[in-house]
Amino acid sequence: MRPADGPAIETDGLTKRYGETTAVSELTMTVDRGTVYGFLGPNGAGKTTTMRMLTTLTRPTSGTARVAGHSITDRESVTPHIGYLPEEPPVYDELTGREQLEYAAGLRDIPEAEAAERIDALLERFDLRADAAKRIEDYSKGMRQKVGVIQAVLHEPDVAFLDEPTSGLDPRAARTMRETIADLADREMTILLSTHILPVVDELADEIGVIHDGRLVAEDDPERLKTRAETGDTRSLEDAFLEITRDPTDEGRTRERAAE
Ligand SMILES: Nc1ncnc2c1ncn2[C@@H]1O[C@H](COP(=O)(O)OP(=O)(O)OP(=O)(O)O)[C@@H](O)[C@H]1O
Repeated sequence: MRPADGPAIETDGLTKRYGETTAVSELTMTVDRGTVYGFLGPNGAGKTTTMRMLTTLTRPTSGTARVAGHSITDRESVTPHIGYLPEEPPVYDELTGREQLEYAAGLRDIPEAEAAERIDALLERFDLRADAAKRIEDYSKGMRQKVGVIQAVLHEPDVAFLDEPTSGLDPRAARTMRETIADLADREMTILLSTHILPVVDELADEIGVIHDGRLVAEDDPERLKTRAETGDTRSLEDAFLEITRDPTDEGRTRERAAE
């Protein structure tokens, strides 16, 4: 069954604790279908933990979430609809790039001829075709990253979770990645995009959520997030991010800098 027309991602009070640490606290958010949602936050804010819960890899301590219309407690129903690029792409060193992608296509039950066509097109797009017969152990970080993202979207999932997709990529490959993400969104794929490279989010995201200490502290479209509530002036996304995620103890330092 094609999931009903609800949001692509919907969470309600999603919480994950590891002992004393609350990695994600009462996260309630909605991501509309076919949109790119920029998921921002400082190191340790809870982004990866959220993605791991939404991709059914980690169970929440409390709260609920639905992805592509299915509860994340129903792993078998959710997984066919999602793709995940974790921080470290899950690839086998002993396989060639093409074998890795064929293996991923097999796990996803993509018919062979269709898989070959999609793999060729994506290898070509990411300028990886000439290296497709080399073993992944001989790949650079960027080449591994390319294989990781191709296998995350090969089965054309409804929702793709991409953790730092431009990590390790040279400027040309990073541009290809951005164009690919924009294309996928045009084809109604929903993308939860986590990255520290703010211009990428600025360019691609329809909506941005900022998570800090496990809590969603801001959520808006990029233009509104950049507009100062007090003055109506526009600031950069970086300025907005730093202000939103500033610890109160930093306040004195920030004021000192402003006075310089
Ligand atoms: N398996 C785990 N066991 C214990 N604590 C964990 C575990 N995974 C994450 N944490 C803690 O949960 C918090 C959130 O971590 P998480 O990896 O989700 O952050 P992040 O926003 O993805 O950070 P980064 O930008 O650095 O990747 C951190 O305090 C982290 O130490």
